Amino acid sequence: MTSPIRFELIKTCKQTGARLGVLHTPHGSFETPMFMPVGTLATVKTLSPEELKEMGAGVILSNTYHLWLRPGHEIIKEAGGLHSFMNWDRGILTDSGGFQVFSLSDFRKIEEEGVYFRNHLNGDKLFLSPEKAIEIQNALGSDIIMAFDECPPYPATYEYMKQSVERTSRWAERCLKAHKRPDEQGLFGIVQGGEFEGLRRQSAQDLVSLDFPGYAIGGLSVGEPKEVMNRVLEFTTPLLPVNKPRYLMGVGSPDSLIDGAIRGIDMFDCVLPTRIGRNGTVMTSQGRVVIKNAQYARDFSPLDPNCDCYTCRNYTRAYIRHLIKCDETFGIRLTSYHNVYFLIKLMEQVRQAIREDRLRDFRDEFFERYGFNKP
Ligand SMILES: Nc1cc(N)c2c(=O)[nH][nH]c(=O)c2c1
Ligand SMILES: [Zn+2]
Repeated sequence: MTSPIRFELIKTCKQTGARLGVLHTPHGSFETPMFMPVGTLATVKTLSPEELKEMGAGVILSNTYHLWLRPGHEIIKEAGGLHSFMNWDRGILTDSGGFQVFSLSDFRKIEEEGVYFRNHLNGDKLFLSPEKAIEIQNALGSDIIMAFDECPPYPATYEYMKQSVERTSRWAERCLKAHKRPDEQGLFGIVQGGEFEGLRRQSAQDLVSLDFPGYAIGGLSVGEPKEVMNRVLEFTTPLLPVNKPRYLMGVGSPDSLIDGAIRGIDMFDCVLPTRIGRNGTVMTSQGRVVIKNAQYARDFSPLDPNCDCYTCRNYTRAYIRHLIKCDETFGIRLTSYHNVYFLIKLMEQVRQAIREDRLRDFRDEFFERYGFNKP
């Protein structure tokens, strides 16, 4: 079967092994490594599709669980699919809903057939299975859909992780069988296994044998130390096919994006830029700035003197601090715009460093300026 998703490997950085590529989708082709802004409920909070396009966003992410609950996947299908519903004509990736079940619902019962849990909005009993997760994503019409998996808590015992990985592999097979639109939507498998190299190997082998058009690495960015994430990536990405895209789920911060790219990751998503933007924290080339701090009350410089985004070209820290302190919506629009722009532009710089075979040098320079420790 021809996949609607194709990964083109352009070059590998001689200094680090990071990959420069192009992700070809039914809604356009986009360079990798890429950052995908998260639009949980069919909107990247406070930003318009036009603003996302002008900053260079290619693929955005929406959450299957949340859209299933509100407004319901049938309504979105009637609207002609998620692209039409939210007026976004570039790439869309939807996750499977499994992660939200584990992160939002305090009651849940995992069975072989699926997961029983409660609606986090009204407490109603719900059931999600591999088949249901694929049915919803088929209705949403996203370009990339994710297999239904279990993302175990961190830390988890080896015994628990082993039985979870084996079930996630069986669920992946069921997802492939349930997928009704394989020539329009690329289904990615999700590698699990926690911090256990043997289980990551088992999970990767199971999924690669099923020949997915792309692979996600799950079970990270769930509270583990950065060193654990980096170590898991070091022994997991080499298990995946070089000609398929690799997607690190739920990541992340500037340092994790750079370190993930160095370890062979092509795609990232995270709520971080809009989430911290809503409480007035911004990422800048000199590190994080908490704009509410009194020190910015008379600071008439831009959020980031090295940023050329709409926010930084037109507004000052003092003005944005005023808006945030007064709960003016325009304030979080400006911080969210800058933060998403910052991560999208960071990935542009990462791609350029790969072209010039100097991503390690770029990492060291960026970490120095941003204030990250360098080991
Ligand atoms: N950090 C993570 C974010 C996520 N959205 C997911 C997911 O959707 N599935 N599985 C995962 O392991 C996972 C991890
Ligand atoms: Zn800016």
